[in-house]
Parts: sequence; C-alpha cells; structure tokens
Amino acid sequence: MKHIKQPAIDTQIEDGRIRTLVEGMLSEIRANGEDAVRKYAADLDGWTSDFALSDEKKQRLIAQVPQQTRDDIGFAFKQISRFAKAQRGSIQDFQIDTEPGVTLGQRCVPVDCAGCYIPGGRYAHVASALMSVATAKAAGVPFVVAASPPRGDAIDPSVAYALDLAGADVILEMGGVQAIASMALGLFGARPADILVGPGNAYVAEAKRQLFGEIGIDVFAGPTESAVIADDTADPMTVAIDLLSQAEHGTNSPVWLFTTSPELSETVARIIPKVAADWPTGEVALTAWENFGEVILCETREEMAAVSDRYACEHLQVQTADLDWWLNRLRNYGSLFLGEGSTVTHGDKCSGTNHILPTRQAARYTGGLNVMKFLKVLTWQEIKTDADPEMSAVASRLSRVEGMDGHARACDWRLQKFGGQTSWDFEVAHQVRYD
Ligand SMILES: NC(=O)c1ccc[n+]([C@@H]2O[C@H](COP(=O)([O-])OP(=O)(O)OC[C@H]3O[C@@H](n4cnc5c(N)ncnc54)[C@H](O)[C@@H]3O)[C@@H](O)[C@H]2O)c1
Ligand SMILES: [Zn+2]
Repeated sequence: MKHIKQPAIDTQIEDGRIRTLVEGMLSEIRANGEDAVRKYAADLDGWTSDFALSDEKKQRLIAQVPQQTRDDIGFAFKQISRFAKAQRGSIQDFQIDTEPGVTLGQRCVPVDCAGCYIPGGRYAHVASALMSVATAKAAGVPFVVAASPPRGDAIDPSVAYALDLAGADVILEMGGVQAIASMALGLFGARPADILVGPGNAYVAEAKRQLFGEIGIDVFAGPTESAVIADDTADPMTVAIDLLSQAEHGTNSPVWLFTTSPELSETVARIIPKVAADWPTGEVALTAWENFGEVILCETREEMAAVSDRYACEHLQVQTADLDWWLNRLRNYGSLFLGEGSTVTHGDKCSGTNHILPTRQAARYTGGLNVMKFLKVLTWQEIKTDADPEMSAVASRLSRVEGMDGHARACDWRLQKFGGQTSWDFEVAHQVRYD
C-alpha cells in the first residue's frame, strides 16, 4: 500500500483543545444552569430570545415552506419511517421455558425521553431532523425534545416543518454544547433526556461523549467522513464528484480514496480542483480535501478491504466490478453504498437508511442510529415454586464457590421451603419469622 496523498493537518492537537473547552462549558452550565446557557447562546450564536419554540412561531415558520419542499420532506419521512419500522419489527419480545417451571424473557422497552440534536451551523440539516425524531418515534419513544441552532431570528423553516412532521414534542432554538447540556439536564422546560442522539460538529460530538454514562448517547457522530473504494472499472469523474460532495460538509471533513488503479488515483487527484471550481461550496470542499484528503494505492482488493476496515469510515462507497465480494467482505463502516448508481447523498437525504453514523473509527464497534438505540432490551424471569430444585441447588453451590454465603442462603431458603431439602440450619430464620 502506498500513500499517494497524505493529510496536511494533525487532528490530535485540535482534539485536546476541544476537549478542554467543552469540559469548561459543561461545568459552567452545571454550576449556573440556564444563566450560563443564555450567556453561551448570546456569545456564540448571538441569540437573546426565548429558546422553546412556541406553537404560534412554529406555525409561522411552517407556513413559509414551499409545497415542493413539503412534498420532498414527506417523501424522505416516509422512506426513513418505513426502514425504521422494519427495524423495529426485526427485534421481538420473547419468552422461553428453559426447564419445567422456569421461564425467561426479553422485553424491548423504549426510553421515556430522547433528546435529538439537529445541526444547523453551516447548513440547515433538514434530513437530520427526520433521521433522529422519526426513528425515535418508530421505536415508540413517548417524548422527544429536539434542539437546533437558530439561523438568523429562528431555526430554519424546513427544519421546523420536518421536526413537526416527525413528531417532536418540544423544540429548542439552540445549538452547540449548550443545547446538548440543556437537553441532558432538562433546562428551559424540556424533560431531562434519557438518551441524546444526532450528529453535530466537533463541539457537539465531544459534549455528548463527555455526558455519556450520566446519559445514553447514540454514537460518536462527529464531522462527516467519506471513502470510495474503486478499481479500474470506476469512472474517475464519478469518484471525484462523490468525494467532493461529502468534503462539502466542512473543512474538517476527511475524504479518502482507496484504489488498486494508479491511473484512477492520478486522474482523480488531478481533476478534483477543476471539478470544484464552479461549486458554490467548492472552497470548503477543497479545503477539506487539502487538509484531510487521502489517496491510498493498494496492490490487491484484499489489501484495499483491510485498509478500508482499518479506517472504519462513516460512509463507504464501492465502485468496483465485484460488488457482492465487497458486501460480504467489508466489516467496518457506518453505511455502505454499493455501485455507481448509489451515492452518499441518497442515504444522507431520503433513501431511508439512517444518516446519523459513527465517525472517528467508531464503526469498529457500532453501526449508526437505529431504533435499537432507543430501546432497552430488558430481561425477566419467573421460577415457579414447584420448579426443579436443581436450579436453586446449582445457584447455591456456585455462590459458595464464589465465597458468597448470603447469595447461597437465598436459594437454600427456597430449597427448604419448597423442596424440603436442607443444606443449612434454618433455626435463626425460623425464629425471626415466627417471633
Ligand atoms: N456523523 C454524522 O452522522 C453526521 C451527519 C450530518 C452532519 N454531520 C456533521 O455535523 C456537523 C454540523 O456542524 P455545524 O457546525 O454546521 O453545526 P452544529 O449545529 O453542529 O454546530 C453549531 C453550533 O456550534 C457551536 N459552536 C460554534 N463554534 C464554537 C466554538 N468555537 N466553541 C464552542 N461552540 C461553538 C455554536 O453554539 C453553534 O450553535 C458537521 O461537522 C457535519 O459533518 C455529521
Ligand atoms: Zn453528507
């Protein structure tokens, strides 16, 4: 494997700066609550109005949304909900009788309240509003709080429409770390969230990371990443456009090309600046390409697969002759886009799979947002008093192997009470009981 193009910037230094800054903001908000949030919203976003979006203002915003946009948001909502509901159907409650009188079960119970962050700094992330809220609702979450940074004197009207359509119960016009903290702590009349979901910039992703434990989070969904795997059958122009289209997310959005074709790698690197020349967002995309773009030339498809799995990219496109081989072989990615007909934009906006996906190699251990993230898989059991006593006898003996005599006695008591077996002198227990 050979690096044809390397990134120009070291992300480690930036990570340390953001970690410290977010730590300070969260502790300030814990100490001074809503006052601290108001200060950050004013300083960072120039916002000094109320945060909770009133019904009257929401209706005014929604009225501004053109019919075509409503229809398109409706289309995306339908696709995303269909996929999410199919996911919900794929995980079931069940119970199983493992022995006579022994029943074990699983129940999938949604969290009470989800906090959904919808980014809105550089772009109005309309689709993100659907991805999080519609998925939470498909999972059966009864109460959803959403927060999105205001753009001018309100959140984006199309975001307001999408949030309303998807069923958000409370909407906060607020962005960044302060919005994440407000949803976690239940400030400004919002219920404290049990889980925080949604993508965001490096500050937002870091705030979620630091709050994890105290509150659930979906995934580490920071600045967008994209990679293309291409062999010599791929069209260099399609590859260049696809890489640039995702680099558009922000100047810290890396894009990677893994290829076995020296010609393709050379052509793509050469044409990228020319392709971006007339894009309205070309400067952002090109800066991201310069700062973080990488091109890696591999000897074989096996080596490409290994490199790709190591990068564990958020979005992964495959433009090769042998798509089935790749689908079966690849193990680490947030979402996979197979063939030249699929591009990340399809999944980002409306095809139906979720676009809130793991970044920074988190795809090694998790997929993206899905209904399961909002569900707790709870287990239960009923061991009948006339069940085979062996269950209690084994539990008792294993407890003593571990040195836990109290645990053992909880079973010994039952063995004696229901099975007539004695392995312990029950005199004291009887005395206490009949005193
Ligand atoms: N991983 C995913 O699934 C996924 C999906 C879509 C978008 N994204 C990412 O979401 C991000 C959206 O970023 P964005 O910035 O446009 O919107 P954002 O809403 O995430 O962030 C805007 C907020 O950041 C805060 N902020 C800005 N500068 C700050 C500073 N110096 N210190 C503290 N806080 C500051 C402000 O309060 C502002 O409201 C992009 O990085 C994009 O790549 C990721
Ligand atoms: Zn994207």
